[in-house]
Amino acid sequence: MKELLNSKFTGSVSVPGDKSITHRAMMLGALTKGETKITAPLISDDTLRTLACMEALGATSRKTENDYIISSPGRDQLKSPEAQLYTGNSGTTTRLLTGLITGLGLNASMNGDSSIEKRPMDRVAAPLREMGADITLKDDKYPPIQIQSSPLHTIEYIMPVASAQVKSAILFAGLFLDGKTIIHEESPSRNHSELMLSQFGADIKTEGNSVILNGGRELVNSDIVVPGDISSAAFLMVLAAITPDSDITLNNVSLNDSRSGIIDVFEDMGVDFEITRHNNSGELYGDIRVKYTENLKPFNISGDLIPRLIDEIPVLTLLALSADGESRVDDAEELRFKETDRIRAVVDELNKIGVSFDEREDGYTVKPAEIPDISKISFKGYHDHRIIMMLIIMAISSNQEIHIDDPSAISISYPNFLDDLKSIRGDK
Ligand SMILES: O=C(O)C1=C[C@@H](OP(=O)(O)O)[C@@H](O)[C@H](O)C1
Ligand SMILES: C=C(OP(=O)(O)O)C(=O)O
Repeated sequence: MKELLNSKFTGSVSVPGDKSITHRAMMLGALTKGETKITAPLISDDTLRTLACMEALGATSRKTENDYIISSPGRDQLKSPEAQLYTGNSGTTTRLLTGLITGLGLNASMNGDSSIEKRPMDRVAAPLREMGADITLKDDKYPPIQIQSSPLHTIEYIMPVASAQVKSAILFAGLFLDGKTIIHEESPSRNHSELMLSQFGADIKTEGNSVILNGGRELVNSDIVVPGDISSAAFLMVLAAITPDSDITLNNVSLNDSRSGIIDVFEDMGVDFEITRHNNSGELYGDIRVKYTENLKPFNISGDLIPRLIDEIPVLTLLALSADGESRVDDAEELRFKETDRIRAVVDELNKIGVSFDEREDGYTVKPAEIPDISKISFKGYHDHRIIMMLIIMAISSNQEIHIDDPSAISISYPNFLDDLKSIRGDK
């Protein structure tokens, strides 16, 4: 990390492919007879877990220079896996596959790492059981998950939490059922499943905060081009905004409105940035240029904005340290159910550098702070990629090395993180 110190950050980077879109492309590609070409997917620990699970069901994959090709014998030929499926650290893999396997009428057992074993799965089991699924959980809440094939029917479901993983699991289970699966959300969550299902020929539409899937249609392959992941770009965007003399451009980043809440926050705080949108149908994307900005205003993040930037909240907290007043996060209790309790982790780690938080169940108020000498502090990463990368950005922006107990989890979503940082470093 030494080589990243005493730097400003300039130039352009193509951040890795969107994790949510890559998971879904691998799953729908495996479900649809023939070949699906996925261009510029994210290849990381989490998405490789999805790929391995789809192969265990009977799909195959091969890699070309830029693409992954998924081949499927068709959904009728997919089979119940012989061994337990291993979903690693990936909540998306675990929850979406629970819906998909239920919809396929297969039997499977599924488990992940020690973090997955603590993440609530009753939120997917409840609607799927309403559809007729036979699902068993540990303590009726956690993995391992056992799914036994059983007859299903469509449901109309009011989502108790804003979760694209739960919404997608229900949609995947309803895909081959005759009739309408209807889901109502209070705050819309990311809509990648809806967009991709539509691209694969499903009869699906969104009306206000409701999604209506008319099931039973055969899916047809469609090639997928994966834009850059705005959740990964967020780390570099924040770094550029708080590091003097920086000016970076992130190419071809997803600007899907259900994911781009960070742009709204940058605008409200007065960050110097500009966006060049590219014309396309389906998933929106464009280039994001961010420059170092003085005199940032504090942020207030709550309500419908939360699902649009849920994974970016840890790194946005760094931006709050540079603001000229107290910033607030409300309505973000979901952060407590991620790879680790991200409210706890942010508060505990930034408390170590003297940041003052007023912590609540669903968020916090945070005061601006200078980052002190951190050379004698030991930080914890909680095996959570978003916490680890936030801590690294905190260190680099203050020109210091950092001791994190175990930074290896970066490979869950952004294996080239340090190399991308090196590619935009410039001498002061
Ligand atoms: O559907 C997805 O791809 C995701 C949905 C979000 O989780 P929830 O569905 O739990 O909100 C997000 O935090 C996660 O990183 C990816
Ligand atoms: C919460 C995340 O992922 P998942 O739920 O798939 O583990 C994340 O990537 O921040």
